[in-house]
Amino acid sequence: MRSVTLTQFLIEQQRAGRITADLRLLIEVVARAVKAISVNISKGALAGVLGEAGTDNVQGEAQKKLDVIANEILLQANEWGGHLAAMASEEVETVHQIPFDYPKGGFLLLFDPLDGSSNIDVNISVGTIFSVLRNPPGEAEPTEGSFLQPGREQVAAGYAVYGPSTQFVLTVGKGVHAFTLDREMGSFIYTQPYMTIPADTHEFAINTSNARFWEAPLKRYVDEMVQGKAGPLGKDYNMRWVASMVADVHRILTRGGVFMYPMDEKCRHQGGKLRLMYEANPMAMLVEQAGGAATTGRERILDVQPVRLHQRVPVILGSKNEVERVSGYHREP
Ligand SMILES: O=P(O)(O)OC[C@H]1O[C@](O)(COP(=O)(O)O)[C@@H](O)[C@@H]1O
Ligand SMILES: [Mg+2]
Ligand SMILES: [Mg+2]
Repeated sequence: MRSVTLTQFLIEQQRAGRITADLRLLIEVVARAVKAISVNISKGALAGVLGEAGTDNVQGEAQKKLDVIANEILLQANEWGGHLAAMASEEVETVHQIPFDYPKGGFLLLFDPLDGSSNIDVNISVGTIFSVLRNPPGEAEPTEGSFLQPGREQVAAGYAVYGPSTQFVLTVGKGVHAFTLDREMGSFIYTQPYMTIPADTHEFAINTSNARFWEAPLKRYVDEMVQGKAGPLGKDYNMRWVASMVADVHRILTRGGVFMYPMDEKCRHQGGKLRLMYEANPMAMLVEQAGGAATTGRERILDVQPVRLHQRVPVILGSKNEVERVSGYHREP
């Protein structure tokens, strides 16, 4: 079988008029950065990259060494290409401007450089998530306001999952496509066209240690799933929780399921747990492109109007019929 590389795939997308040359370059540069991050992660203790960095990020969370390394790799790789107007990162407080002596382009790149940080030191899958927006016309030096666009405005989104193999999963608004890193060749090979999420599932992902903090609709839904065949849903469910959003969403894109980090009393003061711009929006675009659904419980994630770069939201996403059921429970008085 002829193997198609990510580069070939992108050239074909460009020929079909689905992406511009600039967007192709952007995605190639992100993929190149992902390879460098993958190399660092796979060396682990041999490269001295595990453990704490000894610093806190803008969210007040302790940074791991790999949070800092992955962030630096992505920033540096994307500064010089001429495709970006600016960047925003989960690990950086404000907008990262392109240095004045580099050419600038029309896109804004946002990323969670390393997702699932708590899993790094125990050798469990982690990831990188990214989202691409257009820089609003007339904004030569983008501000935080330039980034505050609802997720439905994304022109591309994707992630890399650093697991037993490294995979790069991408949407440019025409389905979801997965590529696997061939380490000998150093290229991403197209391994899964048009990933699709079945509408029904019997697998759910949630951190049940927060159960006592959940809102009533969530308690009801999880309770009904746990009752299995004997309960109102009439089937047995299985539970999986990796605690790396990338890995949990990758499983859902691969075989279906529902992933939830809902609103709860512990995270209410900050609006939720997961980040809208770096986690919820790109994953929601991928999930919808694969035929699934993504909601806060009360609103489609891609319709949320952001008010802050580091805004957090509740997230419920995956198999359509399950997500609709939970949304329905939220609508009931
Ligand atoms: O530890 P918890 O509460 O189960 O939270 C796990 C969630 O937190 C995250 O790790 C947050 O991401 P970061 O590692 O980028 O901060 C998600 O990937 C994951 O779904
Ligand atoms: Mg994350
Ligand atoms: Mg992170």
